[in-house]
Amino acid sequence: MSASISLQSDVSVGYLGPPGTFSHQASMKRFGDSLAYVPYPKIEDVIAAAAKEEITYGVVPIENSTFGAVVQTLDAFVDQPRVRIRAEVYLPVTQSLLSRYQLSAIRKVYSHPQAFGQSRQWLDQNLPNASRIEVSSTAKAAELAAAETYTAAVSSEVCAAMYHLDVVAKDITSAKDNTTRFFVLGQSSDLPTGDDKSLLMFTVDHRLPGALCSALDVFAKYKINQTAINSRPSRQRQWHYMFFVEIVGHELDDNVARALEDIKSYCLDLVVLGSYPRQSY
Ligand SMILES: O=C(O)C(=O)C[C@]1(C(=O)O)C=C[C@@H](O)C=C1
Repeated sequence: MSASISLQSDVSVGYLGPPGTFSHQASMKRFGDSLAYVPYPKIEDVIAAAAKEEITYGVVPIENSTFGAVVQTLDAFVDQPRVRIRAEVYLPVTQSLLSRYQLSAIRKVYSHPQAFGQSRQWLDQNLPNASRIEVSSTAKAAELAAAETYTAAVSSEVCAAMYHLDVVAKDITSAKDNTTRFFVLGQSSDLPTGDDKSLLMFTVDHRLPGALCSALDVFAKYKINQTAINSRPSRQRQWHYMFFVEIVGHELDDNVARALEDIKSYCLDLVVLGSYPRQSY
């Protein structure tokens, strides 16, 4: 994303709230602290707001190195095909157990499903009898844990300070290099930088044998590398899937443009969700 855009004073950035979520931290990492930040209750709301230009940018998690794809984000892309990805941000994610109580007193733990997935082993070993309750974000979990007795949250140390909780156990994440990748969304993508990636979304006609294979073969023909593939139920027809394929290259690069033309003969409803500079992690 061009620096000039992110320095405009009337720029607003939407993220999954309340304040303190990893989405909020990823937004601050990308944009600093001088912009207007707008918390939304759900990831779907951030994506809808970015598609409708209610906000300049939206920041949403797309995948975690330990627990995999963030399915709410993929599903929301199906409902908002006009939103465009402008950039990616990698954030190291350390989950901790936050509470007002000591470990032996904790009966209930709140967190986001992704955070539970990232710290499952520790919870199984150390809090096997506490009930785990999924909520919309790790910051929401901290907010709830601060208001209830014998309760904890799997959340970040940033939220311990914000919601006046103690860090009962630091870094309970199973993988030590746990990292979440986020997308910065807007209404258009930037021009090619020479080192970009693109995310495509499409269905294939599942009655045609090898339809997905033929579609993916097009990338091999144009020597285009694929970096990720995910599928989700299309929610339009039973046993019909939406595929998300990330490739190296910008949609305006010659080889990508030609591949996108060719692939149309094997795909239904092809959407380029955006092209964005490749970041290192
Ligand atoms: O709950 C948060 O703090 C979020 O920003 C959401 C989210 C996610 O959905 O992946 C983001 C990063 C972490 O992987 C855990 C949770």
